[in-house]
Amino acid sequence: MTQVAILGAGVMGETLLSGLIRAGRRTADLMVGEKRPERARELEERYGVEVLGNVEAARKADTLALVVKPQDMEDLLKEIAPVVRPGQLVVSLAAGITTAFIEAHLPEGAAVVRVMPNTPALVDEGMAAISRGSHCDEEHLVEAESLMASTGKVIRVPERQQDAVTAISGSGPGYIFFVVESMIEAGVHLGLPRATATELVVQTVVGSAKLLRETGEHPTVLRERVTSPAGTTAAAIRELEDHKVRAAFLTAIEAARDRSRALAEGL
Ligand SMILES: NC(=O)C1=CN([C@@H]2O[C@H](COP(=O)(O)OP(=O)(O)OC[C@H]3O[C@@H](n4cnc5c(N)ncnc54)[C@H](O)[C@@H]3O)[C@@H](O)[C@H]2O)C=CC1
Ligand SMILES: O=C(O)[C@@H]1CCC=N1
Repeated sequence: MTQVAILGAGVMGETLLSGLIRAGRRTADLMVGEKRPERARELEERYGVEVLGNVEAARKADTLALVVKPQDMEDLLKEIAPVVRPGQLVVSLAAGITTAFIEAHLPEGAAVVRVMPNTPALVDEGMAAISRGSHCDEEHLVEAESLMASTGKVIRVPERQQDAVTAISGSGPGYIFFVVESMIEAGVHLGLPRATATELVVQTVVGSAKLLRETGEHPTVLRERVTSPAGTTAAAIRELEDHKVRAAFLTAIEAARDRSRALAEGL
């Protein structure tokens, strides 16, 4: 079985690690490189996985998953470059960082794949988009897909779309949680106990998401079905439109896309 090293085991690194284990990969085929010793110990205890230095892990593994922050990527690449082999699959999950940047720091021929995952991967409902670097063949892409499929859905996109993908599905859970927080707070303002408001909102979001996925209907159609003439939903949506919530989503998502581009420049 392919040996996978996860270098950088914070929120997303652990999400990938736990997903691979849930998907049936043996811990003997997995290893972790993590800078913070206390975090490394935590993961060793929680998953029984071996924690090694980055160089040793990169040497031992067939596939490397780079899951450090974009700002830490250059240092990590410089550290592992001496042991990375031509044809070795190097999957980066970092926002903004291009395959060209990674390739420029690694020996010629490293098979780089850029991935944008998201945190629902923790419950196997992740959405990941993958893009090939210049030395990837179909086999590399299939292996990267299989890595990410352990935590949810995977699609292939051209790399030029990755900043937009990051702004939509990478950061997307953050927007949904923001909406959820806002609705719970509104329920509390209307006098509902916080626990009641939370239960109502969470189930409403899960139910709405399931309805979207299972019916395949356009969200406008589903919204129209909720909106009775001169009813409560119409009254609420009029306020959302008056407060330009739709426009706010557009500018917010543009800001995330621009931030992803800036991360590529080390800003
Ligand atoms: N959190 C999220 O929702 C998503 C994160 N990402 C990407 O995943 C990457 C990691 O993000 P998070 O997990 O949220 O950050 P995090 O800060 O939780 O984890 C990063 C980990 O890398 C470790 N680290 C830093 N330098 C290292 C090095 N040289 N060697 C080994 N370990 C090192 C840190 O100690 C930390 O545990 C980022 O590039 C981010 O853009 C992508 C999609 C979603
Ligand atoms: O906020 C971030 O930069 C990372 C990338 C996408 C989601 N979280």
